[in-house]
Order: sequence, then structure tokens, then C-alpha cells
Amino acid sequence: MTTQAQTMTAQVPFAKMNGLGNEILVVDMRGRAGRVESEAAIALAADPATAFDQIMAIHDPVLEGTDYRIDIINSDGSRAQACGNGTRCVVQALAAETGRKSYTFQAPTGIISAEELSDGLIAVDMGEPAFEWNRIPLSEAFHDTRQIELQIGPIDAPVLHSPSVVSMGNPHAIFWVSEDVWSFDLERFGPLLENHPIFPERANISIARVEAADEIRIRTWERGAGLTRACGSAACATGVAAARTGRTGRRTIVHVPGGPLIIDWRDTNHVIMTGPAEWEFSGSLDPAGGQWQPAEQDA
Ligand SMILES: N[C@@H](CCC[C@H](N)C(=O)O)C(=O)O
Repeated sequence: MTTQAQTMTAQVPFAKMNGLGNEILVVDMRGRAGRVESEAAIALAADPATAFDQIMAIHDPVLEGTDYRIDIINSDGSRAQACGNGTRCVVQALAAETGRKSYTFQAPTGIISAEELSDGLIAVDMGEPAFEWNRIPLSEAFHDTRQIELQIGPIDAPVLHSPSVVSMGNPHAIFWVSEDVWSFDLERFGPLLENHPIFPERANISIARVEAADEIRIRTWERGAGLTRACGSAACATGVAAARTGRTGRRTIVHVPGGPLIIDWRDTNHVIMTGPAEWEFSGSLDPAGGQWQPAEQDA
């Protein structure tokens, strides 16, 4: 039988945060073995008080030269390779704890660095995009991924078609539209496209409208999380794809439903995403089962 003391030792601290409305739980796994289990993630996602889009679990560093290792879990319990909004939340949480502004993380997709700027915004180096079909990945060869053959809706009058595809460590498809992005039933088309056989590892699906040479508006259906108010890696993928197809320059403001993100695809080929993060409340949770309680001052 589990005693109260055992239950307490199983608890780890977390902070409920958001990045432009992308709901994030930052879980502190430092000094602990194990990981946040998918079962725990699913239970926490089902509770309206802790409902989230991604968990960002901070682990002790493994690789020399990095501060921490980050594990990313979607609300359906699947693992993700990148999460831009979540990374900003992690940096804000660590900066509040330590006073240090810059960090280097071992993320599932590789080494990423990020810093809190003097105005409080957080800049994340999201690494280099990949365009090769087998790195997205796609299930069939497309030599030009600026536009691939994929459509949804009636065959002779598709609602969405010919997306650009980009990997930001995780797979993204961007459907360009000239209408209001809110006029599309993304809740209906999102899951069909996320799970389309062309994407063997599923994909994050965005609808994007270019509004100026440096401004884009998007909505995203996230792989493993559904409709979200913000997806940082989708904003990066869209900024890159827009520049790559001649729709915009390399520095854009990408408006997600939660607000603006600055996306800068630098000459170094690295994509820098800048935006805010916000703390909501703190607590402790069991990374195996997901049972949680608020911190005393927040209870
Ligand atoms: N919200 C994230 C992206 C999260 C990962 C995604 N759902 C996936 O499975 O690839 C972001 O801000 O980048």
C-alpha cells in the first residue's frame, strides 16, 4: 500500500505557464530518475485545471556543454521533438529561479539555445529547417517540398491544397490561403491532414495567409494536441516556407491566434523565434500517474 510519505516523495514541482496561449506545463525532473509518463500526461490533460498542449520536462544535463535536457510530451501522451512556445516558458521559469538569462538545452531535435532579453521577451534559436522529403518525413519522394501534391475537399474544388512542408525538428505542412484563416473548418480538416498517409509520423497542420511582405497570419492544428492558440515551431516553419517560396522576406511577424511572434531566418540558416511567456500557477505532480496539487500559496 502506498503511504502518504511515499506519495509525497513521488511529487515533482511544476509551473502552469503559457506562450501566447499555447498551454504549457513546465515540470522539474532535475535530480530525479525516470520521466513524465504518457499516462500522467493524458490524466493531466484531461483535468480542466491542468489542461495543456505540451509538457516541457526539465531533466539533468547529459551532454557536456548543455545546461539541461528537455523532454516534450503532447497532450495525447506522444513525444514531440520541438516546442518553441514551451522553450520560452522553460527559459522564463529558469531565469526567475536563478537570475541567469541564457541557456543551452539538449532537446529531442538537437542542441538549442535561448535567452531572456532585457524587455522580458525570450528569443529561442530553433535551429536549422530541413526541406528534404525524407527528413520531414513524407512517405513518398517529392523533390520540391515548396509545394507538394496534397489536397482536401472535393477533387475538382479542393478546400486546401499544395502545402509547403518543412521540418523544424518536427513535421509541418503549411497550406497557403487568400481568405480569412478563420473561415476554414480546421477542427474538421486538421485531424484528417495530421493523420494523412503522406505523413508517416503525422504532422502539424497550419493555414497561412500572407498579409504583407513581413506579416503572416496562421492557425495551427497541432499533431498530438489539436487546435492551439499558438505553435512556435509552426510559426518558424511558416516564416521559412514563406521566404523560401518568395512570399515574404526572411524576417516576419507571424500572428498566431494568441498574438505575434517575430521569426528571423538568419543567414546562418538558424531560425530565431522571439515572443513572450507567462506564469499562471505552480504545484506538484506525480510524473507516473499525473495526480497533482497546487502549491500552498496558489491553493
Ligand atoms: N506547441 C509547439 C509544438 C509542439 C509539438 C507538436 N505538437 C508536435 O508534435 O510536433 C511549439 O510551440 O512549437
